[in-house]
Amino acid sequence: MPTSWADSVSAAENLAAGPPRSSYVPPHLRNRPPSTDPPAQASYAGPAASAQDQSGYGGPNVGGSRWSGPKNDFRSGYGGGGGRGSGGGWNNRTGGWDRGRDREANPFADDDAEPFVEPENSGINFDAYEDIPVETSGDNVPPPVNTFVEIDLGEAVNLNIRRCKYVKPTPVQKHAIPIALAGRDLMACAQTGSGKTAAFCFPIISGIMRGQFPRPPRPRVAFPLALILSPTRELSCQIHDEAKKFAYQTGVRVVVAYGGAPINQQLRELERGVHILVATPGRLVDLLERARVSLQMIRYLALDEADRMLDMGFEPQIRKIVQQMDMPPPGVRQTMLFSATFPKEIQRLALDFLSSYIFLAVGRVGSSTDLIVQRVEYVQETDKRSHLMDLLHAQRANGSHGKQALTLVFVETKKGADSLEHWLCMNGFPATAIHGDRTQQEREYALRSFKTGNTPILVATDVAARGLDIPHVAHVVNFDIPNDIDDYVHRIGRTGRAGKSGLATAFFNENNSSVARSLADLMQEANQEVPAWLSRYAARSSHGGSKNRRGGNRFGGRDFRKDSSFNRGGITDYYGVANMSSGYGAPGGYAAPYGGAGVTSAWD
Ligand SMILES: Nc1ncnc2c1ncn2[C@@H]1O[C@H](COP(=O)(O)OP(=O)(O)OP(=O)(O)O)[C@@H](O)[C@H]1O
Repeated sequence: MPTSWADSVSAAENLAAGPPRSSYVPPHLRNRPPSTDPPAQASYAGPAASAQDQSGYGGPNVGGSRWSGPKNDFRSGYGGGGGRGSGGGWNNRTGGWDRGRDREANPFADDDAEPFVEPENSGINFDAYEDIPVETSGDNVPPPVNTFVEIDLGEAVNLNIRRCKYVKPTPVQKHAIPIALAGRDLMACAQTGSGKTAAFCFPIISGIMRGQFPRPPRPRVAFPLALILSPTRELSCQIHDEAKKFAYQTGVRVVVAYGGAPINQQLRELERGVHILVATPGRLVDLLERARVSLQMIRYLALDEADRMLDMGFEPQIRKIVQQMDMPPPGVRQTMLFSATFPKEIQRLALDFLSSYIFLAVGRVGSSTDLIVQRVEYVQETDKRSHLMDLLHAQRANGSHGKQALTLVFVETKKGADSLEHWLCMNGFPATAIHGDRTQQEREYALRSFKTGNTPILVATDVAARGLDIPHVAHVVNFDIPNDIDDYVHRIGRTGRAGKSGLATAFFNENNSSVARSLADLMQEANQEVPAWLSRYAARSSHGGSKNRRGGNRFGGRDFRKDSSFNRGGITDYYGVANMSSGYGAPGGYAAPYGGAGVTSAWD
């Protein structure tokens, strides 16, 4: 475990040809050798529609993908190959979709050009994840896998996994992918930087490749099959970039729509056809109101940073999108919620969006292998700048800037971000800033400049707290500590990602007493050194901590269905199994995973 800034820094340092152009070929066939097989049936051939199914696409099918055709049947697909004439794919009046596919840019092309990219992702410290505690609850939980080979994602996706240089699945992927492939709804709580994006993207892409779906009913309207919602523009862009890699040459088309960018270009992209739409809620509502997107054919709904998406800021928009437009209801569509934190109130709200779901919690890494070293320093408000300057000078002295280590500094307000950025620049520290009052162009420029190391200090508000995967962020400074401990968890999670180590420093003073207890608890759970003065603050604070407390467990959330209050509340949803597994060599909790009594949770 790194114990100093210098250690942290050094630890942190630590086919492409498209198909021939021809008549319409269904997406999943387009990268395959020509076949003499007859074209598939043109219509949806999944399970019979249930009474609940208002959309006519078939009902839920627990234990298997809800809309898929026969496993490995690459001859079936969106409305079938050839059977729909040779005009091209969805929303495609002139075969433009095929044209688009011919032009599909290689999303891996830039990878080697990136200054910081390490030779391969297998170099990450996966051993750190081996003894991580995992808990699942819900009915008939499908067992986890240990390798990507065990998961039948299809040849094209497997190839992309290799292109991404992913050697083995991360713990959340080991559990979540089989659950999602079985067609189950899922609420997954796994620590920051642990590969949740792939955990929901792989099953969606694979499901779309294998499924048979009706032809979109109207031209000029986009009918995505999957919707991935995320709270910020930058995160949506990042998910889009990742999903394009995972879907490369599968024929599955991924489009992104987010605010602050010209809508016309996004409309043009949508018109060319879309299977997976990645969007921020605001822009999506706009597109829905303009009737340029219909959610009628949605089969997969994924909410990344789901707790943020369902909190007070976003909830009305999410309800509008999911419940008040034309999206198929829970049980017809498959819904997956992912985050590193899941407060109970949010889990309760999420019930409205889910059907017979599985709760998956992947805990924080154990003490000996903890990836993020957390420090809290007592700094008066007026001393914060000079203290930050000392830290940055020390980094320089350690040669970290020479090594391009990046520092992310979180502040509470947009004004504060502007002012600190200015001050840092005036004092010779190359800094940039990102917050909600900057134009999208400025935001993107700042992020790029930070990522490339041109300005190795980024001052940010919470707009950068969630989801952003920036390699080589070696140090996160909480210049202002957030009021909500979950925000602290997401912020420090910008470092120590994918098995790498990182350092997080927080400046604490009287103004932060309300989070003293939750902060001390969190640090203790992560086996971090809690300063005596912080423990005293924690003991003194009678209320603030309790609001934020997680109940002293090793996870970012626990299934609220286990609470006695859940049943007292008259909610009749049944959750029957609790499986506990620590480590993957001997998944004892999965010995009788289907309907068995399971293994009692460490929490019970
Ligand atoms: N199986 C894998 N092998 C190697 N690297 C992986 C694997 N899965 C994901 N990664 C890498 O790990 C990093 C973190 O992944 P991702 O951004 O999905 O994390 P996350 O869990 O969504 O984090 P956050 O909670 O902060 O949103 C990414 O760079 C991703 O490419």
